[in-house]
Amino acid sequence: MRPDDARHMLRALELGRRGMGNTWPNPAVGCVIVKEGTVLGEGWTKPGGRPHAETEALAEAGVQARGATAYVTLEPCAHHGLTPPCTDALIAAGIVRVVAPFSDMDPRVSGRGFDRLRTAGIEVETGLCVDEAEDDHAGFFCRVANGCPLLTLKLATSLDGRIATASGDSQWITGPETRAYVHRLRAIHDAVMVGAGTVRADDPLLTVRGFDVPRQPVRIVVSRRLDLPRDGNLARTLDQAPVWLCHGEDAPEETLQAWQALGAKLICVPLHGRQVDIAALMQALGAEGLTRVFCEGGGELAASLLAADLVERLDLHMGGVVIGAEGRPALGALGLDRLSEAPRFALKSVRQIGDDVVQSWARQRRQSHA
Ligand SMILES: NC(=O)C1=CN([C@@H]2O[C@H](COP(=O)(O)OP(=O)(O)OC[C@H]3O[C@@H](n4cnc5c(N)ncnc54)[C@H](OP(=O)(O)O)[C@@H]3O)[C@@H](O)[C@H]2O)C=CC1
Ligand SMILES: Nc1c(N[C@@H]2O[C@H](COP(=O)(O)O)[C@@H](O)[C@H]2O)[nH]c(=O)[nH]c1=O
Ligand SMILES: [Zn+2]
Repeated sequence: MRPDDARHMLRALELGRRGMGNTWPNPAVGCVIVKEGTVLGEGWTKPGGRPHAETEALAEAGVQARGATAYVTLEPCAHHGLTPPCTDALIAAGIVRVVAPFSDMDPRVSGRGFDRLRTAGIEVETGLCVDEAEDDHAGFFCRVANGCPLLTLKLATSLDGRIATASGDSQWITGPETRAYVHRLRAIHDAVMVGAGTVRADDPLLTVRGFDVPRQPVRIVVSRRLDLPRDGNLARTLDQAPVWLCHGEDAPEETLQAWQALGAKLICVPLHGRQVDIAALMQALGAEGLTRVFCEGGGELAASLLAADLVERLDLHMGGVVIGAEGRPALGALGLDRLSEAPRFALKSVRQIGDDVVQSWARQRRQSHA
């Protein structure tokens, strides 16, 4: 490694994050082209996953790229997808050194990109900023390795762990600053998902508002028989952002046709007991290409996801209000018997936003509590 390598890779990671939430089914990659300490080109994956970061950065660098180093946040692609391989573009541009954190998990690329570069006489260095890059690519890697998107569950709770009053009133538990932050979180996810109970109670919009985004996240609703208002906010705004309805095999044909006519996408999922099978649903979302899903409740859907061990990240936004035992608990039943079976999370960050406390937790997969 060279003295400035970490700085340039951190910049490439920063650029890559610009694509987060809008490059699916592809990863959000960043690239910086540097020669003799001068940055010649910068690029990141564009909405829809193309063009790739490397070709964007090379285009900006132009002929100056000959003899330069390329910092890329993921192994450059070696396959002919809808665009020619980035390895070929790097070779043709005369790049002499490629620095990347690690190889791609995509079997079409894994190791082949680096091999191709080395065969062309390019120096390849890996191992830089591995933790940061793993975090950024976690959604893409989850889809490639497990077939389903990475799921972040966010809940806005009272100080006593309730998400609504007994009558279902929940607007608002957290303050305006935290809710504005939620729109930032929506924007870096491919999709926002809620249960049917939330749609029936809140009539939510689930769009990103307050700033421009290259594309709105998909809005997903889970409902066995699509017993949802067809004159509510979701149906009314189908021209602004897609709506995907995940329903059971027994949803009435007339209801399916009505939603289809409105422009919603229908995803039929097998049943598990009386509900939509949540693991099958996540696999179906992975098959559609989603890499990062942001679930905003409610408590019943949240419990299903946790019980099926599908929650990788948990965001708790706590407002300074108490609701009491008659309020709705943050989660429905998990069916746990012993504490040793309970999903555990490790605290990643805690901070104050406005008058609220925002905690981010990550699923702990190794049991460390004896
Ligand atoms: N403070 C907060 O952060 C939030 C608060 N809320 C509040 O929570 C309440 C709604 O929560 P809740 O009633 O728990 O509803 P949910 O939003 O969790 O939706 C549950 C419904 O989803 C459908 N469903 C289908 N398959 C599944 C499955 N596998 N697992 C779970 N649900 C499935 C069912 O409806 P169907 O019969 O149609 O299949 C079920 O009744 C409202 O009062 C709302 O205001 C909601 C979101 C966030
Ligand atoms: N009550 C509550 C939240 N509720 C979530 O936000 C949804 C409404 O989104 P929208 O219609 O787009 O504004 C609602 O249906 C539920 O999923 N979120 C929060 O950050 N804080 C809160 O106090
Ligand atoms: Zn590429």
